[in-house]
Order: sequence, then C-alpha cells, then structure tokens
Amino acid sequence: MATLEELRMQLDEIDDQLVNLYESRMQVCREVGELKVNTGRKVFDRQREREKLEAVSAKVSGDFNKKGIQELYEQLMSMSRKLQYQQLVGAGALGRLPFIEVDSLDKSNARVVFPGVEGAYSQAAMQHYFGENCNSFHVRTFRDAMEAIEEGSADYAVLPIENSSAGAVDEMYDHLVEFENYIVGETVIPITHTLAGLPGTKLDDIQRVYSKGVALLQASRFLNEHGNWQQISVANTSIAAKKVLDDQDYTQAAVCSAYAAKVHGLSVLEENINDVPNNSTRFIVVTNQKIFLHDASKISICFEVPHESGSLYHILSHFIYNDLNMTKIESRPIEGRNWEYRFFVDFEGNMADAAVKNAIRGLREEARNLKILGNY
Ligand SMILES: O=C(O)C(=O)C[C@]1(C(=O)O)C=C[C@@H](O)C=C1
Repeated sequence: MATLEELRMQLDEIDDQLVNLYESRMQVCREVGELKVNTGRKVFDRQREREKLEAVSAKVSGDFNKKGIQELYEQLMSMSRKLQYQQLVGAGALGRLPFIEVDSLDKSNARVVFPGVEGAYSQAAMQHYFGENCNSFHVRTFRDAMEAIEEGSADYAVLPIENSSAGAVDEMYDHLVEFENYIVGETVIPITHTLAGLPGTKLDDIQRVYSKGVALLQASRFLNEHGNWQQISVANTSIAAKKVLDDQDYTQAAVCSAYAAKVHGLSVLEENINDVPNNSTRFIVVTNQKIFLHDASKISICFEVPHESGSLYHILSHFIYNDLNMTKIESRPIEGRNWEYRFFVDFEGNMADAAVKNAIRGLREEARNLKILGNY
C-alpha cells in the first residue's frame, strides 16, 4: 500500500497538470474576451454554459463525480466571465456612468421633505444633515415623501431605512424599488423614546398608547409591563403625539421623542423607555436625480436571481472577486411571486472605481432587474 508521502507526490503531479491546463484555458477565454470586446457580444452565455455542464458531467461516472465536475466547471466559467468583464471595463466598453458625479449638494437652497409632523425623528435627522434652518415641509407618510421627490415638489427627502434594534424599515425597501428616486446621503441619529401624555396624566389612567409600529416594538419591554394598555400603530411618532394633544383624552399616551412631546405640549410621563440603550436609526437622503458625491463610499443595489440552486452564491461572487466589502444584505418578497425574493445589498465603493464598474457590469448581465439605488 502506498504511503501518504507517495500519494501526495502523485497529487502534486496531477495538480501541476491541472494548473497548466487552468492557465491555458484562461488564456483562450482571454482571447474570447477580446472577441467579445470587438463584437459587443455578451460575456455571459447561459446556453453555452448549460451545454458545457451537461457535456462534462456526461464524461465522468458516478453521481458524486458528476456533481463535483459540475461545481468545478461552474467555478471555472465564473472565473472566465470575471476576466472578460475586466477586459470590457479596461477597454472602456462600459460607456458612460449611469450616475453623474457631483462635488457637493446645494444644501442651503434645497427644499427638503420629511414624513410626520413637527417633532418627528425624521425632522431631527433632516436638521442633522441639512442644518437646523433648512427650507423644509412635512407630509404624512413615507410614500407621500417619495411622491413629493418624484414629482419634484421637493429636492430631497429624509427617510428612515434601518434601526439598530428593530432592523430594516421594510416599507422603505419596497419604495426604493417602486420609485425612480435615488439615495444620495445618509445620517444616523440616536433614538430615545419617551412615554408622553397630556400634563397631569397618571400612568394608572392610561388605556391606549399610540406610536409608529416600529417604535412600539423598540419600547416593548416597558409597554409589556403594562399589559392592559392597548397599543395602536399610527403613521409616525410625532403624529401620535399630536393625536394625544388633539383628543384631550387623559386615557391616551404616545411613544415619541422628548422633542415631539415638547412641540405638542405634552408632558414626559416616563423618560427613555427603549428596550436597549444606544438605540439609533439610519436615515437616507433621497433625490430624483441620478447623482453621487465624488467622495461617496457606499453603494446600494437591488436585484432578483433565478429561482435555482447556487444563483445567489454566483451573484455574490462578484463582490469577492473584485475585492469589494459587502456590508449588508436584506431580502424582500417579490410581489405576485410567492416565495421568491428580491435582494438588497450594500457594499463599500465609489461608482467611479474600476472594481465597482467591473462588479456592476457582471451583476447587470447575470442578475435580473438590477437597480442601482445610490452611491453615497
Ligand atoms: O464560450 C464563451 O463565450 C466563453 O467566454 C467561455 C465560457 C467558459 O468559460 O467556458 C465563459 C463564459 C460564457 O458564459 C460561456 C463559456
């Protein structure tokens, strides 16, 4: 029986041949790449890849090896595609950037919209990004704000996208797909909820608590200590505060910021009722123009993948191969297609970087309905 050393020597010899063959194969793929640059033919040829996978698996025996050779060839062909995308980018075949680079945003002349009413967290985020005295107005819902941007009655909207404890604001992800609006900035602000009521309200008198659903969730520990309180979701925390003021009802309270309580003449009945300390929310700044700041460092995209094994894995390999750091992934159901999902990915980079152009080229060919949501 052969020793381990002898067997390893045999493997080394086989691997030398494999490495040489790999290099030869890639050299031919490079030539194919040149041909594609010159003819404008697409890099990804799904039909050819399918035929290749069938052909190679027919040449080996046994299920285990059939599966193995298919996986190996999927990888090989994915490497050839990436090489060819690089060639296309190198030859300038990407054409113009889909977004226009700008040096700065004209914050002082901008008209900005935020959802909710005076005192909303979105207003605080807006002031944090655009300055306290920015020219602003408010609308009721996130959708209303997206519409105001799309139709041009505002230049920018400030909207929540993610909370540090409650996670993604799902509704915003769907709006980013639906509307032709793009993310151009982001800002994170601390979120400290209070329980607010009419001056003189006693905790024992409270029967109903109003707030945005996600804010009720973030204060669930405190609210659950008062299990008899009915929790009612409204469009916004500041709208909840306003409702308590308007109704003049001592059995009602709102979960909102101390600032919203003050603006609406309510008393803070209980301070800081967050479940977790350091609760904060990330807000995005949205506009209807395809622009990005020259020092932008994060890109958000969304795409769909064919409903088949390995498709997400292959799409994500474009980030790995181009050395791009993926910072977030979310999925949302695709409307009308049960159990199929659209993916949202954030990764580090600037649209003008070669690595980013290269990855986007690959993603555009291989994913379905790729949309660049913004570079900021
Ligand atoms: O045949 C081509 O067009 C190639 O570029 C080669 C190759 C491969 O590696 O075999 C690579 C990418 C295509 O999607 C199909 C096949």
